[in-house]
Amino acid sequence: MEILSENACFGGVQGVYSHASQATDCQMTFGLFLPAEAEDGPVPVLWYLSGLTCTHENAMTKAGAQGWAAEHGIALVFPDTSPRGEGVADDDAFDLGQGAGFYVNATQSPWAPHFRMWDYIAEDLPRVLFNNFAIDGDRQAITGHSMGGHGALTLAMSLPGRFTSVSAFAPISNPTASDWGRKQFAAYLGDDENLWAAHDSSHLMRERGFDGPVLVDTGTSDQFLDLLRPEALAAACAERRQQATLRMQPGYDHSYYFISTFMEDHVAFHAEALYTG
Ligand SMILES: N[C@@H](CCC(=O)N[C@@H](CS)C(=O)NCC(=O)O)C(=O)O
Repeated sequence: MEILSENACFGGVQGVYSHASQATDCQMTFGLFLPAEAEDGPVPVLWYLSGLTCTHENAMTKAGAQGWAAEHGIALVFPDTSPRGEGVADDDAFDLGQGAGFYVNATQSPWAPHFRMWDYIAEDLPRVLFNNFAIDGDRQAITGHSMGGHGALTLAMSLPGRFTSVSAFAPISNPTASDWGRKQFAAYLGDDENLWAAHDSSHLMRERGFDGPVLVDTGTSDQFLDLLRPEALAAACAERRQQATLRMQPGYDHSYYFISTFMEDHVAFHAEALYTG
């Protein structure tokens, strides 16, 4: 693991690190905020999965999460959204290929060799974090934005017991019925739509739900609302009778102004679960 930068931040350290990933078979970069408490022992961690076009950097610099995380003594991890590099497949469209890994393990050409973001988030990066930093693997929570909200919800429901709580900002909630989903699942997973359901949070909510609290915020002025389909997740939560707070925030769009506005709520929501759950 290589240290790319470390900056003092709210009494802790905001670092950027690079490592050779087994899952994606390429060099991966991630951001990690460690609060001051990490000097004394392992701290809980909140994962933040980013959306389309993002690297590890967008949320790290624009979500305003570190101050709230410092207040609660929680670490934040900001992974990249796809494998990267010259030898890695890509597409001209912003919503496929590099910057658009969709948190799945691709099985199709030309994506299969590197696009294994599910394994990267579920197995590879946790190993790197727990081996190198004072992070408590028994106290993990997860959030994300848009494509990353989709990733957070699907990972949380598919790995029962891993995360105490899950939240999302404007998640892609029903990708099997959206152009943000169908295009990528066809490319990464192939044409058999039966294989796509495991990566649809509305479907997973209906089938198994989440054993813990769920918080989702979406803006009523989100320019991608028709692609996000928050109503599908709401219907699934109701059907499941899932413990959940699903909010439509009036006037907010899809941007980091929206995310940073509600970040305090999301960090406090996870802190409560991490410390009492
Ligand atoms: N570039 C796309 C939109 C991509 C987009 O909005 N990405 C969101 C996540 S889905 C984001 O976080 N962008 C980076 C940023 O705002 O820093 C378009 O114009 O249609």
